[in-house]
Amino acid sequence: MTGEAQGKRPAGFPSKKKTGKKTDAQDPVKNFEKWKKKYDKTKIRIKREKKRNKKPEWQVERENIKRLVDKYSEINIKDAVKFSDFPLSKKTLRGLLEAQYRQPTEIQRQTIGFALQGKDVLGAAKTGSGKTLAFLIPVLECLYRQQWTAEDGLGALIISPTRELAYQTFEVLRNVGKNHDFSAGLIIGGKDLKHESERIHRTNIIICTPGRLLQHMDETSTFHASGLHMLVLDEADRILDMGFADTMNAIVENLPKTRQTLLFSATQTKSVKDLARLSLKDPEYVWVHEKAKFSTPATLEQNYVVCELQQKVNMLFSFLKSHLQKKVIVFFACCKEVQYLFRVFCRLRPGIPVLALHGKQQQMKRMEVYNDFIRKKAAVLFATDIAARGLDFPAVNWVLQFDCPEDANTYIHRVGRTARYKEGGEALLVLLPSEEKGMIAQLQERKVPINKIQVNPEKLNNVQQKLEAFLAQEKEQKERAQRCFVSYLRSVYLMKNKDVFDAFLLPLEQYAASLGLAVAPRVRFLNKARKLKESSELHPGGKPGDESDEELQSFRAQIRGEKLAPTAKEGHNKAQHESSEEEEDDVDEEEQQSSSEDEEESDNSDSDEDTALRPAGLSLALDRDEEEEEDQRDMELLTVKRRDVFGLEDGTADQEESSLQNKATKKPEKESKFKEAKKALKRNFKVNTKMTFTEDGEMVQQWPPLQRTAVPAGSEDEGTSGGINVEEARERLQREDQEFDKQEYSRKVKEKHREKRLKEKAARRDASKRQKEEQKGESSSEEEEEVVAYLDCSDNEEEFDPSSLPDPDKHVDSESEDKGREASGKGVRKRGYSNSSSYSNPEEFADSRKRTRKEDPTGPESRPLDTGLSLAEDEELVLHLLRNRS
Ligand SMILES: Nc1ncnc2c1ncn2[C@@H]1O[C@H](COP(=O)(O)OP(=O)(O)OP(=O)(O)O)[C@@H](O)[C@H]1O
Repeated sequence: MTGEAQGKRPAGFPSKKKTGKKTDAQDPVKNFEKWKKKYDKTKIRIKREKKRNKKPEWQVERENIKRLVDKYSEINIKDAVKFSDFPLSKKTLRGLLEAQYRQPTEIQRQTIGFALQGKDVLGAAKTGSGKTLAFLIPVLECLYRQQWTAEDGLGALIISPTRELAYQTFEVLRNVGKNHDFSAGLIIGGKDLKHESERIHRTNIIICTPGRLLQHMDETSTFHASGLHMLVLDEADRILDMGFADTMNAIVENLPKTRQTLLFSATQTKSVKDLARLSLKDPEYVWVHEKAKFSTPATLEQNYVVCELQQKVNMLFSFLKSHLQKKVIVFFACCKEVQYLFRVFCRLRPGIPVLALHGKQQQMKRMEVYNDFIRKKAAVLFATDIAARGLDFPAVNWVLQFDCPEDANTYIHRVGRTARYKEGGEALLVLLPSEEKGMIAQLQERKVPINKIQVNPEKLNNVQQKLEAFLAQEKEQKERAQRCFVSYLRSVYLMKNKDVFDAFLLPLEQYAASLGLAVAPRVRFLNKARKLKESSELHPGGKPGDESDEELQSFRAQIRGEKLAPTAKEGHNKAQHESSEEEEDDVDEEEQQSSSEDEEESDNSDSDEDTALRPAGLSLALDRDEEEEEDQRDMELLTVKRRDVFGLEDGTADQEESSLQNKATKKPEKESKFKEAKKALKRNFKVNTKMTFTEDGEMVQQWPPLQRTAVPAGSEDEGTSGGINVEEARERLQREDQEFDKQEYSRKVKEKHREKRLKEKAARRDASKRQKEEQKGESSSEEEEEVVAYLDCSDNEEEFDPSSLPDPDKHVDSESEDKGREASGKGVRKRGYSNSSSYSNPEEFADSRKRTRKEDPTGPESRPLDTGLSLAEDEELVLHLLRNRS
């Protein structure tokens, strides 16, 4: 305590002894005020001095960081019960608390310490054990330590194998890191590349898929990764496997060697080769559940059933029927299977919402489905393996593997979509009898506890007839079923593990029937493969690498579509195709168009990875080509088993193939036209149809005009005779064409007459009106002009005499003179366009008619047939005819 505080008078106060007249100095009030002033001044001065001496925020921050870093060496994971037991920044701790994360999971506990100390880490733990935070926390702390700002650019890179997983990680980062000032970006395919390019150089944490990242590395000049501090590979084993090998190598080349690298997965790789590729420095292996009895969560109950291929659809339907209040994910082998069965199940109405997620969907659709499934309490998601890894769908009760997974790792990732973070879950694996032994052995080896259960045959609902009915109603559905059939066989055929997968053992006819198909599509690649296999068995002495073996390998590569990607980046594509068809779909195709008939999906999918490999301008064209080629491949595979229907073949499939090849080389022009037509068809123009009823109640299609059989069919019957007589069919077609042209000609003449009559009537009406107006003496010059203009048009109409149209009889005669020119004759007809509807005013119309006449000095015979339709209508007519013929 000071003297003043003990009661001493403040300086300036008069002493008691000095009495007499009170001066100003003696006035206690004044004195106090004086003192107060002085006191306040001193206070302010001290405050100012304190302020002047106060450290800047950055300095305080730096001291905090230093304090935290000093504690890194003292981290004791055994004592770390709460996140606050780790030397983490206040901002991170607050973020964790706000997101309701209080205690670290085992993998987080064991890895955060190493990662904070700057070590490279290989972390592996069961699915749903919290690996995401195990790398996000060190990422945040790393940049915080560096006091990273937007100007510093890229500081941490997190690579995920799928867009969905990247999106999910991004969301967790946004949640946990919201108190930090770093910028974070989600760089995945299917998003606006330009928008990304404009921001990427100011992004501190990038979460991406490999292809899209490489694309930015190649194309975005402002983007560089030279300042990168931390690289994270989520689902590292998947990213490092063959599918992404080339892309990853190219990415790693662009990264600084001094970075810290973290690898996480539920099924960890320890491959020295892989680690060398990433140039890891003395990595710490953290395998949390290495000594665990089982490699899947303890809360997960796992069973399998053995089911014949032809019973699988029935089984799935029956399963869903009995789990209407559950959230179920069903995994399939390929996109086309998901596409077909999703539609079919929607129509079957099992009583539970059905969703589909696969790589052929547009990115927006994928996101929508993902969020939709998260929101729903009960639903079934039909998915390919794009949903198998890392996705954290809450409260999934069941994972049903409709098709056998590629290997035990894929199995573990798939079932990991349920029983996440202390929750319970159930998994059911459906195996074919031929798959049981091999797959179960693999699972046992990987410490997966799985039991066999039986399907009660009495409880099975048979939906085959319903499927048949659907297919009978819709041609497109039938094509989807065929594609599903072929795709599934292809996926089985391409599986590496031949102990489990044998495409030759599959009951094709029965399987086709179970999909609702009356006839099994002929799978040519399987036939060819069988022959190759047989020939290699005939020469058992052959070693691997022998001619037949090589032939088989190259054939496999062909089926995978490797020949379709002979670009500079072929390695990547090649590798992609080596994985399942889904991944091929997921990562190799660019979304460009959506099916108008079903907006839920596009027949292509955007692929960041793929886009990454192409110059931007080229991507569209290449995508279309690829898509076409894939379709062509499918067309080749998809030959319905109706041999010799056209009486054109007489031998084996091989002969047929060679003849087709010959055709292909001889008539490239025709093929390209076919391609063009296919392209146009793909755009899915919808022709409006107009139906009318005759007096007899018969329904007649008015538009698009149907080319009905005007000529009665001969005695031969396509179905019963086993083939069409091509010559006769051609003649009949010609006769039909003649008839059609005649009808069209007379229709047009009638129409023109009618128009003429109407115009005359209108002119008469106008004339009488004019007369009346003249009588009134009030006609304006403007109105006169109008009349003149109208009459002009009328004159021109006179010029457009239907008789100027080619006489179909003559036209046909000339055609019949030269039967061989049938095709060109059709071409002439197709090229005829009407001008009548494409002009906005009559003068323009008249001029154009004049021009046409001047430009066309030839006679009516050689002039193209005017169908009287607009260009677009004409195009539709051609498409329609094409469609009818196909
Ligand atoms: N410390 C924690 N406390 C509470 N919940 C947590 C914690 N860490 C993670 N979780 C929750 O556990 C669930 C699974 O986490 P996460 O997705 O990171 O698992 P994972 O190991 O990456 O799974 P997968 O191998 O399938 O990718 C998430 O719902 C997450 O919110």
